[in-house]
Amino acid sequence: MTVHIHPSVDNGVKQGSGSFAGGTLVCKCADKPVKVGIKGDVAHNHACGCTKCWKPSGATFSVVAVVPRENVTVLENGDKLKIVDAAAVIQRHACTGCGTHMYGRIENKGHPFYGLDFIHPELFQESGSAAPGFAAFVSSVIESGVKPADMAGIRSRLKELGLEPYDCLSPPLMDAIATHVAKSKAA
Ligand SMILES: N[C@@H](CCC(=O)N[C@@H](CS)C(=O)NCC(=O)O)C(=O)O
Ligand SMILES: [Zn+2]
Ligand SMILES: [Zn+2]
Repeated sequence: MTVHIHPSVDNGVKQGSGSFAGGTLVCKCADKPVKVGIKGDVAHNHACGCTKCWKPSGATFSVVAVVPRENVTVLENGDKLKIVDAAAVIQRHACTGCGTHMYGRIENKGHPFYGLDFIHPELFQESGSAAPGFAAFVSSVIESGVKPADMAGIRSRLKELGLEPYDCLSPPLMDAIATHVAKSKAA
C-alpha cells in the first residue's frame, strides 16, 4: 500500500536552509490571490492529523508551523479572508475563494500558545523554511475517514520519514503547555 502523508513530505522531508529570512504565503486562487508576508523562519513545524487544520487536496495530514503574530502581515487581497470558526481556539483565516487557510490566530491571552500564529509553510513562494520535525494528532486522521486498519502503515511511514508520530503534540510541546497551566494555577 502506498501511504500518502502530504505532498511536501511524500518524497522525503526536505531540510530547511537554516537561514530562512521569511517570505510570502500565497493562496491557490488564480485571480487575486491572498498574500501574507512572514518575517523570519517558522518554528515547531509538524504534520497535523486533526480535522481542523487545512490540508491540500489529497493530503492525509496538514503541515503546520508557528511564527510570532507580530511577524505576520496581510499584504494583498485581505478582503477575501474570513474566519472559519470564531469559537475555535485557533481562529483560522481562510481564503473565501479557494478555501486555503492563510494563518490561524489565538486571541485568548491566557492560552499557552498566545502570541503565535499558525501557518502552512508549503504556501511560501520561497523555499528553505524549517522542515517538519514530528507528527501530531495522528489518530485524528480516522475522524477524516482513514480506516483504523491503515494506521499501522501510516505510523510506520511517518517514522520512516523521521516524523515521530504522537496522538497529541510532541512531548516538549505538551510539557510547555503543562508548565504554562501549572504557573497559571500557582499565580
Ligand atoms: N480530534 C480532534 C482534534 C482537534 C484538535 O484538538 N486540534 C489541535 C491541533 S491543531 C488543536 O490545538 N486545536 C485547536 C483548534 O483547532 O482551535 C480533531 O481531529 O478534530
Ligand atoms: Zn484563494
Ligand atoms: Zn491540527
